Amino acid sequence: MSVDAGTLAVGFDELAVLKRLALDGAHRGEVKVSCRSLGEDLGVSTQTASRRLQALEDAECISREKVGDGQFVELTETGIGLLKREYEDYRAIFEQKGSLSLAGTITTGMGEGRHYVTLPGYKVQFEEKLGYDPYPGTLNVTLSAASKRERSGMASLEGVDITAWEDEERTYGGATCYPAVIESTDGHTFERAHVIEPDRTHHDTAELEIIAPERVRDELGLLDGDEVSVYVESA
Ligand SMILES: Cc1cc2nc3c(=O)[nH]c(=O)nc-3n(C[C@H](O)[C@H](O)[C@H](O)COP(=O)(O)O)c2cc1C
Ligand SMILES: Nc1ccn([C@@H]2O[C@H](COP(=O)(O)OP(=O)(O)O)[C@@H](O)[C@H]2O)c(=O)n1
Ligand SMILES: [Mg+2]
Repeated sequence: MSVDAGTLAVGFDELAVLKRLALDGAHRGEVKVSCRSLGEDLGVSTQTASRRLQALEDAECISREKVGDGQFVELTETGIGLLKREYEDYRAIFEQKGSLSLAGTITTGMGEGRHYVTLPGYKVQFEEKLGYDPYPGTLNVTLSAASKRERSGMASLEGVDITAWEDEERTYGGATCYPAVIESTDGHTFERAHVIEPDRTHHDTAELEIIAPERVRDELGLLDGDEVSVYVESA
């Protein structure tokens, strides 16, 4: 198995070297490394340690400068990015069971949210199942790369089912709502919101849509590009 780093593949053996280097501080700046002590730390031969460093350099995960009795090694942005991906996975596994913490930026969407949210077939269900009449629209949040991946964890939370319905002209798809709290970077929170995942949507998984009884932009003073955290829970 391997993970992509740039054009070359970095295997889990190399990832272990990357982690070892970062534990020595190589993600913050140059550290002096010898292949022999690296090999001893990892339980492999000096030659194997040397080969793995070469693979990491080829994949542009580290930069290094050889000196007489060893080398100075530093993690690159690509290398740090690979470790962060691992970190996010472990966070998803061990932290905050039953809730998700997502991060992203406020964006303007296609202006369709308003139309759908106010349709009578949905409006009635929101009032009955969520306990409020939503502000007409959806607050769109473009998720960071890590949060886009973590978003799939929402499927394991308990959601409120909004069922499909139809009028004389067409059918409308169902949706799932999850209770959510939105926090702006100045620490203010909006508590009474829901992430809404329509079964049919024109957005990809990087786009999160939120409904609430109030206009959240006004409540939290949010403009396009502002960062927010969205804490999603089970219903
Ligand atoms: C409650 C609700 C129901 C929706 N139902 C449908 C649907 O039946 N068919 C469809 O193509 N899109 C549906 N959508 C998704 C919209 O087409 C669109 O992807 C999205 O909501 C646009 O949001 P934006 O204007 O904020 O960018 C629905 C959206 C919401 C909020
Ligand atoms: N609870 C809500 C719902 C929408 N909104 C905003 O209200 C406007 C109308 O929502 P919309 O979904 O029709 O429009 P876009 O998200 O496509 O821009 C947008 O500016 C949303 O960001 C909000 O601030 N709070
Ligand atoms: Mg919207």
